[in-house]
Amino acid sequence: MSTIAPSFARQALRVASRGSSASAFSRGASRAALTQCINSRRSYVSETKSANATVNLETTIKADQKAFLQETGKRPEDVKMPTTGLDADAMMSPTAGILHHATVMDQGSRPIYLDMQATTPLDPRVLDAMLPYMTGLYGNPHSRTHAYGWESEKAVEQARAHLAELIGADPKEIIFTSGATESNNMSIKGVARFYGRGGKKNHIITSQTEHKCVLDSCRHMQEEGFKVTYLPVQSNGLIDLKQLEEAIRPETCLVSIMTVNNEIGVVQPIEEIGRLCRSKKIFFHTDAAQAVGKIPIDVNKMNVDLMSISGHKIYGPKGIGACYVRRRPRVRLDPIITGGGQERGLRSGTLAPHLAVGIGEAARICKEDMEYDSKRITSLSNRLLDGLLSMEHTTLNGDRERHYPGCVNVSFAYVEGESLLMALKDIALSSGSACTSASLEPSYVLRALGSSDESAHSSIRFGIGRFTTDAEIDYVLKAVSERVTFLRELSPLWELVQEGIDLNTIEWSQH
Ligand SMILES: Cc1ncc(COP(=O)(O)O)c(C=O)c1O
Ligand code: FES
Repeated sequence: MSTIAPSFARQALRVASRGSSASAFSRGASRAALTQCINSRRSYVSETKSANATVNLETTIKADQKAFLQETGKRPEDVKMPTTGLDADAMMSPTAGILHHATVMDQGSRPIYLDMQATTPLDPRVLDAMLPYMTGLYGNPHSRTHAYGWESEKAVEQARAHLAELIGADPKEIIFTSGATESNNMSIKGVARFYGRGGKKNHIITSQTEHKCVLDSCRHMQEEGFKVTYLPVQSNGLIDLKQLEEAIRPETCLVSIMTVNNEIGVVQPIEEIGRLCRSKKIFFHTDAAQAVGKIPIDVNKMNVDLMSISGHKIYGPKGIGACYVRRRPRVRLDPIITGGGQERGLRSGTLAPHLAVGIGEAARICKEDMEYDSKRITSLSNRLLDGLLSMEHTTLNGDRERHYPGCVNVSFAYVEGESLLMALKDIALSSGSACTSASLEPSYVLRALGSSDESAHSSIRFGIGRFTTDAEIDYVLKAVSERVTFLRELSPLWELVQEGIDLNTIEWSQH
């Protein structure tokens, strides 16, 4: 019979290190909230209560509750806590049904998940909010003639308000889309086509380290006759504001610079860019897929006119995102998808209420938990980074200060990144963006920072998130250090370095 770690709720969400040595779980704010989620499923659980269970959940929750309050300094009345006497085995049984749908507990042992930039796990609280809209509340939110429509519409509007609140916008300025890719396409092509008519405002400025969907949207506009400036970045990954100012022309209609880079986590000076664009009366779009919900964002303070948001990067569902489109001063767009005129005519098509509710709830939780999550992620990140950098010949890619801590990109000299990924099969990692992870090309982002091919090839991105634990970081540090050492020992280059030979002085024979 199994007993259960105190942080059962976090464990319930675990998609990672089952069966590995990283199976102790740290305490965290999310756990308390997750227990709420579990509480809400109590009636479901009671049907599946296991006869064998020994651990009383009440005791477990109380211990968790106490630790949570101590850690956060919150008062008990500020936090809703479950008070059930359900047993733990019933809670955790993968087959009995409890939390079955919120977890992958029956999938066997899986790698530790440290690829949070590619996607994040769905927060069980989000799933709870979504479920009714996939079952009984199935109305079309655009149906105006009956209650089915109204109830869906109400939920969609509440979700819109949550998103707006997270970024300091008005709900009317939030347009639901299928994800950040669509929001980026919609913003860049939409503004360019609307204002570029007649060829007067036919210039766009972006940067070389943008996500592929921004770069590709710009390329597309080049084919339609637009001119595009792809600003270089400095070796720390940040754009140079002076260069941006110099790149502005009378024909410039749009500047598109991302907030947080998905490969190296650097945070661009959005407020300064916004101020500059506003002073020149140029629209400013930012791809904030990796920033919203993780760092404080205020579209008004930052003078952002358009912003792309993605659901699955903030512990919400995949297949939904949003685009913030400023109303004052008004930004006009040529819509990409036309039809029924939904979403202020900017994005036709029936909304998916369950997805909208999902991204809305995810946004609400992000706002509520941001301070706590950010503290935890920063401390995990510092520990990881200090540990990695204490190994010889490792370097951080990107700026350490202007940096979102949940994204740690490190180069391990004399180790081939792909080999290291293979050697670290028990950890889900990536050497860069998910959409290019199949190619063995060195990252264009790292190349833009001036990294050599070798250095770019030897880099790994560690993505830390809301549910990452201390034990996982310990495990990862140990595993990385062991396997980097192992791979270096196989490398003839490493042998030369150990002998004190400067590799730059070697003349390699050409083939
Ligand atoms: C910076 C950035 N922009 C855009 C996207 C695309 O987002 P979505 O998957 O929602 O289309 C991603 C996701 O990989 C991203 O990291
Ligand atoms: S779509 Fe996410 S990294 Fe490319």
